[in-house]
Amino acid sequence: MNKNIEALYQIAQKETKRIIGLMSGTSLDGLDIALCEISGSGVNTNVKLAQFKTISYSEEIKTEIRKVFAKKNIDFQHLVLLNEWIGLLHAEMINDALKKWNIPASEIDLIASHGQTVLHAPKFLHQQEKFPNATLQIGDGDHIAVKTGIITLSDFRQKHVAAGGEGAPLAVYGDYFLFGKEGENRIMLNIGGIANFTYLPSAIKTEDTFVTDTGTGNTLIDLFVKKYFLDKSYDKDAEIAKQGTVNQDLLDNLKDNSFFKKGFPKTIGQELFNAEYVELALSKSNLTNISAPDLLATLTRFTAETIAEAILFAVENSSFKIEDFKIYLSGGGANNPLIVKWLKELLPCPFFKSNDLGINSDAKEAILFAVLANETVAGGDFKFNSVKIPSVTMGKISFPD
Ligand SMILES: Nc1ncnc2c1ncn2[C@@H]1O[C@H](COP(=O)(O)OP(=O)(O)OP(=O)(O)O)[C@@H](O)[C@H]1O
Ligand SMILES: CC(=O)N[C@H]1[C@@H]2OC[C@@H](O2)[C@@H](O)[C@@H]1O[C@H](C)C(=O)O
Repeated sequence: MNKNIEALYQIAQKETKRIIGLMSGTSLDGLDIALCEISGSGVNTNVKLAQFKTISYSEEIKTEIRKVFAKKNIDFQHLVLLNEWIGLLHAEMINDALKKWNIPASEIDLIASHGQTVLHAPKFLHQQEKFPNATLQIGDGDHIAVKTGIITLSDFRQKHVAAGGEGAPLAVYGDYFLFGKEGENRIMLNIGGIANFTYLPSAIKTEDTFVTDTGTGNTLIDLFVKKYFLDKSYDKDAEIAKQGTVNQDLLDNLKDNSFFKKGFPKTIGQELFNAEYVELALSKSNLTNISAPDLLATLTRFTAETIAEAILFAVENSSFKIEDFKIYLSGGGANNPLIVKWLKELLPCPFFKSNDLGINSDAKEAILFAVLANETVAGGDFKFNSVKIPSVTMGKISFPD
């Protein structure tokens, strides 16, 4: 037997596995590295976050990724070079983190790498009948395995697409396993570059559970902060937006897109929510000279309203009322006080952070990929009784030699 298969077989039988989950999100802010100790699988999964670190991307890395990110026309060679380079960079970042934590690579069982999304193209966006839903994450797993010496699972989204999904959001797998609770109606709301939520009604029957993107999270806010303020990359504590006034006409035009009328589950990315999207809404509103604070207030309101409307739509189509739910926030947008204030006004129910359930909200997405790798290697028995959630294990396996 190949010794790597033997090693994997041994890992699969360990009661507790040490799995490093990696996530580099669509905000392009850096790589989240979550060292998890995982036991059990499916609804019996237990996760302890042993270490967590975000390694910020340098301006150089951001610039290289932006050359291809969410763009239809790119330099093809650059994409190929990036695939290898990001794999190598992520491996170096893991090696550095392990050194800082004083943990030898031999003590890590698996790496679960999301990679960098460069294009997300569900059918709704590409609209070419003969082609399926499509999504591409780069940062090759073989490079990570070879450079770290650790068995690596990567490219998780393709199996979801192969099984009929859009490749995202995958959050429901972790949310259901870790946070599904009999007797409590929960909504796990993640506000990253794109916002999404997992709907976990109290009966936690899998046929009632689903996950969906709602639209832009921080993407458009970040984009226009960078455009107007060269020294800022985001609207810290909504300081700029708080000084502005929401422009109702612009808000209406921003919300005028068929994505918002589409049923659940649905996914989206910066391929739609980008500078041109906002420019078009500005021109429809005949706004040539809107102030930065007014624009940011309106974009912030756009995020809050589209999240709230999606959640209310989900709840209204059930036997529950919004007051029956608890919302658990995660993602960088959970730190934006204006988004949170408006969400609380629009959704009259108690709000918490995923930290209140024992999971560091910044680490939640990286933990998700560790949980998915655990399922592939040591679980896979649990079946969701819903066409909205493909019951498949995900991730391709790379050996170090
Ligand atoms: N104090 C704060 N005030 C306002 N916004 C904040 C604050 N802290 C973080 N953010 C926002 O959160 C963003 C980062 O979010 P996050 O790390 O969840 O994104 P991501 O993981 O790349 O996204 P995705 O889940 O879409 O892949 C920042 O760019 C910023 O817009
Ligand atoms: C294609 C892609 O990378 N999608 C991300 C992105 O970031 C947030 C939202 O859009 C979500 O759909 C997804 O990530 C999380 C981890 C998910 O799959 O649940």
